Order: sequence, then structure tokens, then C-alpha cells
Amino acid sequence: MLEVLNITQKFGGITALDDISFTVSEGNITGVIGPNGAGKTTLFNIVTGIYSQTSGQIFLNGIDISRIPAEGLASRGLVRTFQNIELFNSMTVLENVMVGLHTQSKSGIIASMCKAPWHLAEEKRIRAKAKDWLDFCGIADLADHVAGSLPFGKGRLLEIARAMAIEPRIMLMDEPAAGLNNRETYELAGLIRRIREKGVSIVLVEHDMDLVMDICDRIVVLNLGRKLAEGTAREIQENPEVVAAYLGEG
Ligand SMILES: Nc1ncnc2c1ncn2[C@@H]1O[C@H](COP(=O)(O)OP(=O)(O)OP(=O)(O)O)[C@@H](O)[C@H]1O
Repeated sequence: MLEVLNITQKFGGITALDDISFTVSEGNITGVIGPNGAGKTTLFNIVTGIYSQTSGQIFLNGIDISRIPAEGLASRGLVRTFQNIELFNSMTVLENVMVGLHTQSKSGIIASMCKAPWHLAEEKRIRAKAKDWLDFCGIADLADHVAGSLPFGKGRLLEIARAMAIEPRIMLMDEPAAGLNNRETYELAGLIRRIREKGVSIVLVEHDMDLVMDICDRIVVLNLGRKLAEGTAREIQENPEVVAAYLGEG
């Protein structure tokens, strides 16, 4: 469903990515790992439309999305979560999810803010849908809390709820376990699996090796801008080149 084809990215004299290709299958969790400076963030930013690659192409369900900017990708089914959580801190948890749904709805956010009567039914539908996504992410009990007051781990779940509300086909997650404790990481793993069960593909750039090895169907290993290996968790753990370049370092 997502095809990354021969992506090369140069920053001046630095080749951050050198001819990277891989495919993410429908309903699969694909991990992208590698040591510092391997090119993970650069790849993430290219796939999510933040950077425009020097060469190569990206296809989403057969459509070339290579030059589509970030804001045009959600409507095509590709969403991302950020390493530094980006929420509307003064809004409630529920409103944070509703905002995403409003921007998609026919009535739009301005009409809903004006509380026009013909939009009330739509508003009710959006509120119910947003609640369902909070429930899916295990934070329904926090619906009326102000988002800025949430503990970091819950904020991350809210960010995922907001992304899921758009009903994406694929979600790219930038280090979702960063800053989480063991219990929160365990909850996150369960949630990512539930997202996969919904048929949504996931690309995970992550440093937490236990999480990656636990939940990923496929793993792509980058090193110094090149693809060093690709395979299942077991194949990656047993790959001597990966162990030498990365896994063995700790
Ligand atoms: N905007 C930029 N301008 C110049 N060089 C860059 C830029 N972004 C990344 N690089 C370089 O590209 C290479 C890959 O960096 P990148 O941040 O993608 O690696 P990474 O695998 O995400 O590393 P980390 O795990 O430390 O986040 C590095 O040599 C980095 O210095």
C-alpha cells in the first residue's frame, strides 16, 4: 500500500538517504530503526511531505504522492504523529478530537463554532464519533479534561485518537514511545496492535528496541543513509551486519 522507491536525499554535500526502497503492506506494522544519523527522521519527513526528496518516488495505493505537501496527505489517508506532541492545550480532550473531525465535515469548523441550528445534528454526530475514538484509545474517562493538563503518556494517546478520527489508511509514528514509562509503553503497544486490527498500516520510527521487536511485522534498518537490512524481528536480530552496526552497540 505504501511504496518507497529509490529515495535519495542530499543536504548540500551530505547524502542523508541513498537509494532507499521498501514496501509497507496493508495492515502491517513496519519499524524503521538505525543508529543516530542513519536517516530515519529524514525519511519520515519525506514520506509525510515535510521535505521534498532529491530523487525517488513514494506511492500510496498506487498513487504518486511524492510531491504532495504534508497538508494534502491526510485527505489521501496518510496521517502522522509527532515526537513532540502537538495538541490544542487549552481545549478539552474531546474537543481536540472533534477539531479534526470538523475540518473534514461538510459544515466546517466556523459554522459549528457559530452553533447554527442546522449544524447541531452534525455536531452531535461528531461528538459521538470523537468519544468513540477516545474510548478506542483508552482515554474516554479524560474527555472533559483540559488537554494541556494531561500527563505526557495520555497526551500521546490523545494525539493518536485525533489521528485515528481521520480514519487513515496508514499512520506514521515518530518515536511514539519516547518519554513513556514501561507501563505506558505497554499500553501503547496494545493500542498500536488494535490500530493494525482495524486494517490501518503503521510505520514506526522508534528507538525502543523491545517495542519494535515485539510489535513490528517488518523492520527496515538504516545505517549512514543506506538500507542495511529488512526482514522480520528474528531475521533482523540474527543479521550479523545489523548486530555489528547497531544492535550490538549497547
Ligand atoms: N536539514 C538538514 N540539513 C542538513 N543535514 C541534515 C538535515 N537533516 C538531517 N541532516 C543530516 O542527515 C543525516 C541523517 O539525519 P537524520 O536526522 O535523518 O538521522 P536519524 O536517523 O533520524 O538520527 P537520530 O536517531 O539521531 O534522530 C545526518 O548526517 C544529519 O546531520
